Parts: sequence; structure tokens; C-alpha cells
Amino acid sequence: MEDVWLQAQSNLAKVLTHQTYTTWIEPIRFAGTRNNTLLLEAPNLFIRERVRESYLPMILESVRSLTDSHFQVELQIAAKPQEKTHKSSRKTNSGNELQEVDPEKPAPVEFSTNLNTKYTFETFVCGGSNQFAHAAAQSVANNPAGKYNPLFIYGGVGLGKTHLLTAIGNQVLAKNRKARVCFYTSEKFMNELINCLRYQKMDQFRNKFRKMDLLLIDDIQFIAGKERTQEEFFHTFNALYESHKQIVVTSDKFPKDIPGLEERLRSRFEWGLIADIQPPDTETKVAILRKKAENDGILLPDEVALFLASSASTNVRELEGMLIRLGAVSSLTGKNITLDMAREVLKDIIVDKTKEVSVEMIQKYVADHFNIKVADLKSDKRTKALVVPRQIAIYLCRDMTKASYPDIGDKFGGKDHSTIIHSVKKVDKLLTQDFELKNTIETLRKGLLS
Ligand SMILES: Nc1ncnc2c1ncn2[C@@H]1O[C@H](COP(=O)(O)OP(=O)(O)OP(=O)(O)O)[C@@H](O)[C@H]1O
Repeated sequence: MEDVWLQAQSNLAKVLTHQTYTTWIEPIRFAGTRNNTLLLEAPNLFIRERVRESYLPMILESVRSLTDSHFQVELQIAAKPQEKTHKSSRKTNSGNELQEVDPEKPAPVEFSTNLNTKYTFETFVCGGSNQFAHAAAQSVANNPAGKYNPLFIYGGVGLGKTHLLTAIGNQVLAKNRKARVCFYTSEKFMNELINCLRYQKMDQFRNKFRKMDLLLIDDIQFIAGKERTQEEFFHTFNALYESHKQIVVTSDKFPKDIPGLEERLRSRFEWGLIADIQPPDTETKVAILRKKAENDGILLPDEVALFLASSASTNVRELEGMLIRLGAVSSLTGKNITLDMAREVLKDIIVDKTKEVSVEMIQKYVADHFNIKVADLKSDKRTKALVVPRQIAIYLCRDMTKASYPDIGDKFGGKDHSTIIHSVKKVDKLLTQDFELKNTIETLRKGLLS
């Protein structure tokens, strides 16, 4: 259940502002479960009251979306001061964020690695889509400031960039506990810079970063357009590079595709190695799910892993979210995960492509949808109220079943196959212009598959 809370936090991080998230949601810790209630802990009364007032409904919704609608959430005050956690499924690797975003307090300029220890090379599944980035990251971790400096890792949302970036840091530290490794999101770098500028602590800021052996910056694209941050990062980069220290950055785009990124930074990012991560194929998705299930002690049958992997999503974070949801339902109900359970729990997310749909099912479903009789669908009546549903039904039969044109014609009151071809072509053409029709067809298709 702790994973449910971490996933809920991760979901909230996507919808709240960075400041709101780090101030109010990030400090809330998982404290256990009681019956159908998730117990959470706030570090103090002030945070608990504020979260209760403003964020509890959101928290509840987020937790319920991952478990079931009867789940409750109780927010307590921590009995003893909380320890900083390393465990997070989102980017909460920034130990000092809570203090830094407090506008009344100067930024504490101190060194803290605070890497997420779950993100290692051992827990990263290597497949065709991420092989290159994985090899580059390992090479850098084993030989920092060697051939590939800087290393620039780019790829789409949730494909493992942060995981690889953190794995480099963890590996360097595993080899040398004294290595000065610094993991920052570019947003945190910027916040700290702003704070230091405000409280005239720029010397401390510069000393801190320029002392590092390994600088890991996540989501560098966010500094684009921020002049002062880019300038400061540029000097940090040069200082580290010149003293043969390793720099690794991640981004959602290739350097030259980041709008607002200064030319001098762009060219520096291209000095070293640029490695991309592509969306995983089905086999890699299955392997990632298996590994995650194994690490989290979730019994995941192969057919369920395949079912999850066959979903359209290539975002690994989303796949993990589905697995966490299944794990939570399984532990709450005491039932093993099965394909039927997965279909039921994830029915709003995954369209089951394996379900067989027949011409008769489509006729009945479309007739019900338009409130007409199946006999009218099959008839030759030409009123508009019947012609459109009939063409849609024929189109769906051709699209969703293996029936041939003559088969479909037979089942629609013995129509000629050329009439069926005409209907299918007509709908195909209309679909490119008529969004309402497109929506209707998508709704019917989803309904038939659920
Ligand atoms: N190949 C992989 N093997 C194991 N876990 C993976 C893999 N790829 C991604 N993950 C997991 O998927 C989740 C999302 O990955 P991560 O946060 O690293 O993505 P990202 O590319 O940095 O996303 P964003 O674009 O949001 O910054 C993490 O929990 C990570 O551990």
C-alpha cells in the first residue's frame, strides 16, 4: 500500500504546481492501513490542517483511482519527526525543497545527495528501445569524465530518463562513498539560484556546484528561456568540465529542438554523447512489469503482464501505475491477480483487443444505442434516422469482425455486397470531416469491447 501512496503523490505532482506539491503533499508519509483506510502522516499540525482543508478531497480521489471507490484516507500527525525518505516513484529526490520554496527563509546551501536508491542499473530493464542510453549511462558511471562528457539523455515522458540518471549517481557512490554527487531537477537548480540571488549567497551557490564530482540535472529543458539560470548553469558547466568532472543531463527533446535554449549551451550539450530512449516494445514492457512485480512482491501471471503490455501506453510510469493498482486491489480483497480481475479493474484504461465481437452483437448494440429495432437496421427503409445507424453498424462489422462484404450483406437482410462496400466507404470518408460521427463510432467501439 505504500506504493499506492507514492503513486498517488506522483499523480498529484502532475496536477499541482511544483511549489504546492513540495510544500503540502511531498511531506505526507504513508503510515499504514486500517481496514479500508489508508493512514497518512503529516509532519506537524500546521501541515495537517492545511492539507485537510485544501487537499484532502484531491488526495482521496487520487487514492481511490488507484484502489477502489470505498477507500478512505485518514491524516494523522507524525508521532516522531519524520526521516527523509529515499523511496519515491516521482522526482522527489530533492531533499531541501521544502525549505527552499519558503519565500521567508534563505536557501540552505548545503550538500545532500538524496538519490532515490530504487533507481539502479539492477532495477532497470534493458531492451531494444533503451539499449543505447543504458550502455552510455553505464559507461559514464564506470568511467566518469571519460569519453562521454557531457552525457545528454533524451526521450519521451516516463521512459526511464530519471531512472538512468539516478542509476549513474548510485553506481558512482557505490564505488566511492566519498564522491560528491549532486542530483538536481533543473527547476530545483533554478529555485535555489533565485533564493541565493535574493539572499546574496551566490558565492555559496557557486562553490557548492563547482565542487561536485558528478552533476546530474534532470529535465534540463525547463531552463530554456530562463536567462539568469542558463547563464549560471553555463558557468557551472564550464567550471566542472574544465576540472574534468562528469555532467549528465536529461531532457524530453534533442538539444536543437529545445526552444529558448541558448546556443552556447546547446553546443556544449553536443560536445559529448547524446543518447535517446525510445518507447518500449511489448516484450520490454512485459519484462519491466515482471521485474517491478517481483521487486514489489506482486504475483503477476504472464497473461496479465501481456494484457497490461498490450495497452496502448508506452509510458512506463503509467504501466507501473496499472500494476500498483492491481497489487492494491489484490491485497485489499485477498484475491490473486487474474486476467478477469485485470480486465475489470482496468476497464476504463485498457481496451481489450482480444475480445471477439460478432455481427449480431454489433447490430444489437448499435440498435440499442440509437433506440431503433435490429429489424429496422436490416431493412431497406431509407429514412435518415435509419440510414446513418445502418451505415455505422455496417462499418463497425467490417472493422471489428472478420466477416466479408457478402457475409455482412447477408446478415443485413440480404443486401448486395456493393451496397455494403458503399456504406463502408461513405463512413470512411465522413470520418475525416465529421468529428461527431468519429466520437460516436469510438464510443460504440469501446462499448462493444468492454
Ligand atoms: N527500462 C526500465 N526498467 C525499469 N523501470 C523503468 C524502465 N523505464 C522506466 N522505468 C520506470 O518507469 C517510471 C518512470 O521512469 P522515469 O521517471 O525515469 O521516466 P522519465 O523519462 O524521467 O519521465 P519524465 O518524462 O516524466 O521525466 C520509473 O518508476 C522507472 O523506474
